[in-house]
Amino acid sequence: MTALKLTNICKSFGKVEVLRNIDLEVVEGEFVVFVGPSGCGKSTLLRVIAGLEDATQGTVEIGGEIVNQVPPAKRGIAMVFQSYALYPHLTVEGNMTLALKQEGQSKDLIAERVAMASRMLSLEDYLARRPSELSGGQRQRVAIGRAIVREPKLFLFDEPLSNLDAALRMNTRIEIARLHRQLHASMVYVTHDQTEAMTLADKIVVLRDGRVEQVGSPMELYNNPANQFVAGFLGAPSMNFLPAERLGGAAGLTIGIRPEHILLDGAGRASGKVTHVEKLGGDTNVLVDLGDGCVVTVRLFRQHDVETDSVVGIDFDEADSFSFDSSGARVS
Ligand SMILES: Nc1ncnc2c1ncn2[C@@H]1O[C@H](COP(=O)(O)OP(=O)(O)OP(=O)(O)O)[C@@H](O)[C@H]1O
Repeated sequence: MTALKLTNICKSFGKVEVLRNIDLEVVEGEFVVFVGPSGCGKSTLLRVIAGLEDATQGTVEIGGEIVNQVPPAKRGIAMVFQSYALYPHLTVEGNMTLALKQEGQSKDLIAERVAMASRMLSLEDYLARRPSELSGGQRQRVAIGRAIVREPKLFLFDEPLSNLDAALRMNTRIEIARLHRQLHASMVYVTHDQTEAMTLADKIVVLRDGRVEQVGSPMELYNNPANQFVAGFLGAPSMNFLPAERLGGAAGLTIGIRPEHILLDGAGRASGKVTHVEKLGGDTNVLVDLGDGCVVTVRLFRQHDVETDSVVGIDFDEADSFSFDSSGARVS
């Protein structure tokens, strides 16, 4: 069944068009991630789904019902924000139960849901604390718990991990993935972090300037990007782009090759000078200047003792490369 259907969603603020003709379907139980550069309209689209912004055009359907005229509280959604948005004067339990109390739910149901959510999120020992007595990660878990107890038709997450440090971000990311498996819930998640998109999503929606560039599973988008923008957006370090002429190809085309697909010390299609070496422990990133402003990043999945300023050859398998025309469209 369809959990969410967007048809021809457009949104303008005054004369500025922020969302243009967006069509999208989220099936029940699916984890869909919106990614794209800052200002591309991810949060606005999420807010339109939540009912916090009205679409200028188009329809929003949740669980088979058109909800354009339905206020946010009645849409069957629960939203988790980057800023947690907890009530500071309420305890963890108070924050988690408030919406259920306002809905007039029974004491037994409320106790059962809080027990379930706090167990899932390891919050049992913190129920009597106030948000100011919690760490950032714990506060975000409370915000997620507050969403879970409502058993919404659709969870909406707006960059929920951005305020956490790197280690906590990874732990909480894994926790969100586990919750999704346990709850079989439909989730829409906004991030500009491509690692979150790749690891959490069943389906990624890549947005640019208010339009959908491509929709697909993480590996579909990674292995088969529709255009240069998507190819460059997913993958870390990002794909290298070189004028095809530089490698003996046709003028006007751009060759795309991922850092992990370039071989160093190959007899080489090209050679260049190593300008920087990043030793990451197990892996090594090497920047090679091929001249004429072409610098490629090479990702080696091992330790490597290549030296800055040394001259190296680079090579790659043609089957691992992409080519794009001058408009950025994929040619091969
Ligand atoms: N209330 C508003 N009034 C006018 N313009 C707005 C309003 N809200 C958002 N915008 C504009 O709409 C565009 C999209 O904003 P939005 O916050 O949706 O982008 P985003 O992709 O979520 O960006 P980020 O990753 O930086 O949060 C931006 O150019 C922004 O300036």
